[in-house]
Amino acid sequence: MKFDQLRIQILGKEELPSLNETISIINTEESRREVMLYAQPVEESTMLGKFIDNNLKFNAEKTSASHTANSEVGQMESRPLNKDKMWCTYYKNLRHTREQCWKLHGKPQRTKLRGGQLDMLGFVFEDQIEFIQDGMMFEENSSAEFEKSMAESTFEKLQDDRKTLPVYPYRDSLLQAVHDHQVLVIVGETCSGKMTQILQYLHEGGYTKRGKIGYTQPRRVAAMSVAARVSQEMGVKLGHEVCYLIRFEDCTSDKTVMKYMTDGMLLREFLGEPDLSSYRAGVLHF
Ligand SMILES: Nc1ncnc2c1ncn2[C@@H]1O[C@H](COP(=O)(O)OP(=O)(O)OP(=O)(O)O)[C@@H](O)[C@H]1O
Repeated sequence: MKFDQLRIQILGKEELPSLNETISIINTEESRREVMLYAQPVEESTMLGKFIDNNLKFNAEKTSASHTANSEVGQMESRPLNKDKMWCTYYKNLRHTREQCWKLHGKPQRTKLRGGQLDMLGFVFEDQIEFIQDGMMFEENSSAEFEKSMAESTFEKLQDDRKTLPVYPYRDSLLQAVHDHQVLVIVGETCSGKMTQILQYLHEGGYTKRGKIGYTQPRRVAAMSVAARVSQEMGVKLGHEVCYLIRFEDCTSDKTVMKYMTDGMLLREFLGEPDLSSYRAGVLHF
């Protein structure tokens, strides 16, 4: 009963009650309200909150990790330490159980559940919520996602850079010429992209499907560094598809299809394989 209604009830009496009687009427109404308040049904969502409060003893760090995860979950509220926990902003509504809550607002994305029982309040729940692990998982995922996006943007940038090299406009005519002729002489200014691009064009043109392609280079350091650069541009690990072969150092593997080597190492390749039958094409850099 609202206070106004109570006032009307008191004032509506034929004989106005005394002050003591009025106070006693008000007290009776107040205590009736209190009884009704405590008699309200306890919802599962509220109980779940109590369970979280009493059972999971968060320390400050873990709680903040949990809050980070929870803040991702739209309407789901963050959970202060010393208050009754709320499952969602509507938890006070009658029959707004956890299941209905999930149906209405969706399941919290970063909440992982596993089988378990709640003894504390005498209620049995199917699931137990691992807030702490969620927080940690969220951090791990976000750093992995960040690294992945960084790698992707670097790869895209390298691809754009490749297209700015002077050799790029000649890519198709170069592949056509390689197809049509046994031997080609290619002349290009320094840094035009001969060393880094030509093997990649051959690879993209399908020359590595049934064999290897090689590139010789007089200087050891240049062979190593260009192999590293090309593996970066292709987004592969050095030593897998792309490798270098210099004296005392061979990073080739079974996967290798593009070899950067010194002239001396090419001569050694002849010793093991006089017809170089495993090679489909080769470039000699002078
Ligand atoms: N190891 C590397 N790291 C970073 N960038 C590189 C590397 N090697 C080559 N580049 C860059 O790639 C581009 C093409 O170089 P590339 O060596 O393919 O040219 P080139 O025509 O073979 O030059 P040169 O005739 O002097 O050997 C250049 O802009 C160069 O700066």
